[in-house]
Amino acid sequence: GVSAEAAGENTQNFALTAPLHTYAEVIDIDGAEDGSKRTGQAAVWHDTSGQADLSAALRALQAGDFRPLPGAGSTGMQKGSYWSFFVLHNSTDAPVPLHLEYVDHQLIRLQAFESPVRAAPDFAEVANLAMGESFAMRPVFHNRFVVPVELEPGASEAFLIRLDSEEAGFVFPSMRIWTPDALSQSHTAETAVLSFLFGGVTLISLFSLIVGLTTRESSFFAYFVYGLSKIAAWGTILGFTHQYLLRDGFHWSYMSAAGAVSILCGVIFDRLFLQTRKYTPRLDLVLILMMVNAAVLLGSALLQIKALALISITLALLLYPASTVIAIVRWRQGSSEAAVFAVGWTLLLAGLFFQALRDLGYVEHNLVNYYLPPLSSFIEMVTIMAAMGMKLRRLRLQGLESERQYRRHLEQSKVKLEGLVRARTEELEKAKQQAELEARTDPLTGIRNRRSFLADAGLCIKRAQRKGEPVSLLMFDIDHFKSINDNHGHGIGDEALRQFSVTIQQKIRETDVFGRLGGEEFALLITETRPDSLHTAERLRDNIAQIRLDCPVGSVQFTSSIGVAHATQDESVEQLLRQADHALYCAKERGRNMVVEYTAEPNASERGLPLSESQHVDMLSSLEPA
Ligand SMILES: Nc1nc2c(ncn2[C@@H]2O[C@H](COP(=O)(O)OP(=O)(O)OP(=O)(O)O)[C@@H](O)[C@H]2O)c(=O)[nH]1
Repeated sequence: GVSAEAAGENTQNFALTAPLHTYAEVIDIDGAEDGSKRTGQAAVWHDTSGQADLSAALRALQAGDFRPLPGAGSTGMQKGSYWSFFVLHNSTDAPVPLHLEYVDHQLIRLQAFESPVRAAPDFAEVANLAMGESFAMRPVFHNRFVVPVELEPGASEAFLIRLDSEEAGFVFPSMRIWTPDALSQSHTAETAVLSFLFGGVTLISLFSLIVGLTTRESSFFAYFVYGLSKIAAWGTILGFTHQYLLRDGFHWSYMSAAGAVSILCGVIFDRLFLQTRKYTPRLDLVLILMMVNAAVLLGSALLQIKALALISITLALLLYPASTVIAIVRWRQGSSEAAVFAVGWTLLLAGLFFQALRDLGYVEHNLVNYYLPPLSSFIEMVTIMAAMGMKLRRLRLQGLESERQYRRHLEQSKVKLEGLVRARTEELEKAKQQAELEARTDPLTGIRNRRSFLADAGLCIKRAQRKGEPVSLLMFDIDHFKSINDNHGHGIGDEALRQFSVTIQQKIRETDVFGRLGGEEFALLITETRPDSLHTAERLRDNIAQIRLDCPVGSVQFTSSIGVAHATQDESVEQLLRQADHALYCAKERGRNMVVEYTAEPNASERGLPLSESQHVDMLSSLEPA
């Protein structure tokens, strides 16, 4: 073919000084290759330019530049390409088809040249595989680069493998040796394991989405997205996206971009779940830095700046332990689910740590540490789901507790309010009673005022008239009261009014109606017969005359004139008052300190005329003081 011709051109003037097999250890092929045998690490050449072709590589081989790879299998992060040289010897007597599988998925290009072991080697290109090429171009359906070769019975074949990571990257210059069937079985098994892991993460993500939808708890939505981003990242990084989804035009930058999105989603989830902005604002800045770095990684991937992408992914890995530290701080603050989160995140870290050890050449690249990062990522997913459950439980308990507190608070407020209402009602009732009392009583003497007297006396008269009982109304007016005020002061005048009221009240029955009509004028309604009422009036007049008021100049006495009227028919209280007032006026006229009874002159009544002063005197009969 074309490549064989090109290779022939490169090697036609080339002859090695020593037999080919002396440049590398010879690997014996027995036809039962199951991937446990590996090639290539005994003779490795670093082409720092990355431009060397086959003849340059052969010159380097001749010059003794192919050396055993130091360390456990990684070249570390270096520019350029690596050339690996090895010899396979078929010790069986049958032709053996082999699949040589590059151990890692992250390689930009792999070229393989083969030559029989002889004095004048004639290397021909047997494979030229590139990450950016359509997956359909691959000779073997596998997520990693696989070179199919066939060894004739007893033949020794030399191989030069060029491993190119372009600008920079980790190269593991080693090929696993398989029979085609063994590789196919292994690939099926690997795919099954990864499907299980991805399926698990998918279920957890969906579950998280459903919980998020039912609880409206934002961290569950973030976890859903984080889970999906993990599937996308690992599917892309491990080559499955290229193998099954983006078969044409896959690019290395997709790996970095998918990783960046996953890191970004992870950090966003961390921040929401651990509530760092609220509880650890300073450590939150570290998470923000991680987010910015993930954004830079995404940007450098999209812009295909590989060097920046590598720096950024390294920084991302270095910052990863920060989440564990923050989770522990949150746990110390009392968030128990943060402890479980810390465990989950540490498991992820453990996987990434092993990956770093492998990439940096401290441990050999093998299938176990190859799958450790996605496996630890899966376990992290499960563990953090448990932490999410704890958080949900805590939120529920918090909800119940706050509801309980709210109820208690409500109950307390209710009791307080009831007490307040009761007290206020009592106050109002008292105030009302007080107001009623005040409306009914005369403030100076504490007895009925005019309005109240009229009301009560009216009722009393009606009751008596219904029962046919006698009713008399006595009207009092203190004599020369003005002069008491004038001579002894208003205070003594008031005291006289009080003493007057007290004296009358003490001498009458409870059922009698007594009130102050105004000024020094009082009225008393009693249910007594005419003679009895006149007698009572006289007794009261006498009692009043006995009152002694103490004042600075000695004791003061006063008297009262009394007008008496009797209900004969259905008189109203006003009519009786008017009649008693007439009698009182008469008592004043006649010289005061006496009781005068009103007697209606039949003619006057018949005439229906108001009583004149002269008539008035005529129809009154007086009682002399006792
Ligand atoms: N201290 C005091 N004096 C009052 C009160 N109410 C009315 N007075 C006074 O009572 C006096 C009533 O006087 P007058 O109506 O002239 O009659 P009087 O001096 O009692 O003379 P006669 O009724 O004719 O015996 C007035 O000077 C009023 O100012 C009161 O509540 N307290």
